[in-house]
Amino acid sequence: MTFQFNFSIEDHLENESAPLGNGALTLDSSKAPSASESHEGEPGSRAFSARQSGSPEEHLWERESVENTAPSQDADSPPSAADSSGDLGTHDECPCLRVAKEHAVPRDLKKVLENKVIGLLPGLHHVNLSVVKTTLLKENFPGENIVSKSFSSRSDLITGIYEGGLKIWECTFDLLAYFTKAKVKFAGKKVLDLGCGSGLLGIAALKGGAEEIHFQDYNSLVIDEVTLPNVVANSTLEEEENDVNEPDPKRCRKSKVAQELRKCHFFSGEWSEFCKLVLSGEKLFVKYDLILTSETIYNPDYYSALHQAFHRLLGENGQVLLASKAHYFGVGGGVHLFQKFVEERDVFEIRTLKIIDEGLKRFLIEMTFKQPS
Ligand SMILES: C[S@@+](CC[C@H](N)C(=O)[O-])C[C@H]1O[C@@H](n2cnc3c(N)ncnc32)[C@H](O)[C@@H]1O
Repeated sequence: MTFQFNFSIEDHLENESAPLGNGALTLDSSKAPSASESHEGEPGSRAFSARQSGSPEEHLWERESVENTAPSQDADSPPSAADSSGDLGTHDECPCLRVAKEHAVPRDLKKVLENKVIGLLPGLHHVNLSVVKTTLLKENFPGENIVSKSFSSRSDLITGIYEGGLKIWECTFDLLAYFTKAKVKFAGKKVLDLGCGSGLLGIAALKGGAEEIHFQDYNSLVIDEVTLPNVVANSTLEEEENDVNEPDPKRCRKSKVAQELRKCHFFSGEWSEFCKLVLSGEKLFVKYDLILTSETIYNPDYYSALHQAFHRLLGENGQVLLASKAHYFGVGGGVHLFQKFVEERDVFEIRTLKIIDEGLKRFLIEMTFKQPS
C-alpha cells in the first residue's frame, strides 16, 4: 500500500535516524513544506525557554506500507445494532483499542509551557511542533514513544499507534477560515474538537464564547504536550495582552484564565473508548451542540467508530463540521467513501459546504441528524 504524508523533522535529528532498511521509504526533499508546517518558526514566535531549535528543514517522505495494528472495523459492513441505536460496546472484541482517559489540567500552568516555543497564527498561539518533537526525542520522554516511532517509520501516521496529532493538518486552516467567513456561532455551545491534535478548532470555539469545549486525541502525549499547552498559551497570553490597564492585573488575569480553563476538558483514546468514557461518567452527559473535526476520515477502518461517535455524542439539533482532503492516497479514505458510508447508515444528512480546489482538493462538510419525514 503506498502511503504518503508530509513529515517535518530537524536536520540534526535526521542524521540520528535509523537507516532506511528495506528500501520501502524514499525521501523527496525537493517538495515544498505543507501549508500547516510552514508556520513553524515564523517571526513572532515567543520563546518560553532558552532552548531553540535551528531552522527546521521540511521533507516529504514516502512510505510504501504501514503495518496495520489498528482496530479493524469493516467499513462496508451494514450498520450494527449499536450503530443505529447509539448503544455502547460494539468494539469490545477488538484487543487493540487505545483506552480513553481524561487528562487533568495541571495546577501550575507555567509548567505546561515549560520548554515550549510559542508561535503565532492569525489570532491564535500554538506551540512550535518541531521544538516539541526535538524535546521529546532528546529527553527520552516517558510514556508513548510516538515521536521516535513516527520518525523511524518516517510517517505522520502509524495506524493504531500514532494518528498524526503532532502536526497541524491543512484542513484545520480551511475550517478556521470557514468559521470567520460563515460567522459560525460558538457562544453558549458545548463543543467537541474530535481528533483535535493541536486543538486549534476547539480553541477558536473557546475564543468565540463556547460554554464548554472537549478536546479528544488518540494519543495521550499529543494532549499533554500540544493540545493542553496550546489552550493554556491562548488563555494566558491573550489575558496578558488585554489586562495591562487593570488595577490588579495579576489577580484578575489568574481568575479569568482559570475560568477559561474550567470550560475545557481533555481526553485521549480511541473513539469508541472515548464515547464509553464520557457516556459513563458520574455526571449526566449532555450531548454536544457542535462537533468539529479535521482530517479524521483518512482511514476507512475507522469509519464505523467515527460514525458511532457522532451518533452517540451529538445533540438532536447538533451539527458536525468536518474538513477533509478529497482522497488520502495510500490509506484509501476520503470524502467520497465517507459520504457513501454515512448515506448507507441513513442517520445523518450530509451536505457539502465548500470545495477548495487548490493544491490537493479539500472539502468542508456538514452533518446533521435526519429529521423524521
Ligand atoms: C491527521 S490527524 C488530524 C489532527 C487535527 N485535527 C488537524 O487537522 O491538524 C487525525 C487525528 O484524528 C485522531 N484519530 C484518528 N483516528 C482515531 C481513532 N481511531 N480514534 C481516536 N482518534 C483518532 C487522532 O488523534 C489525530 O489527531
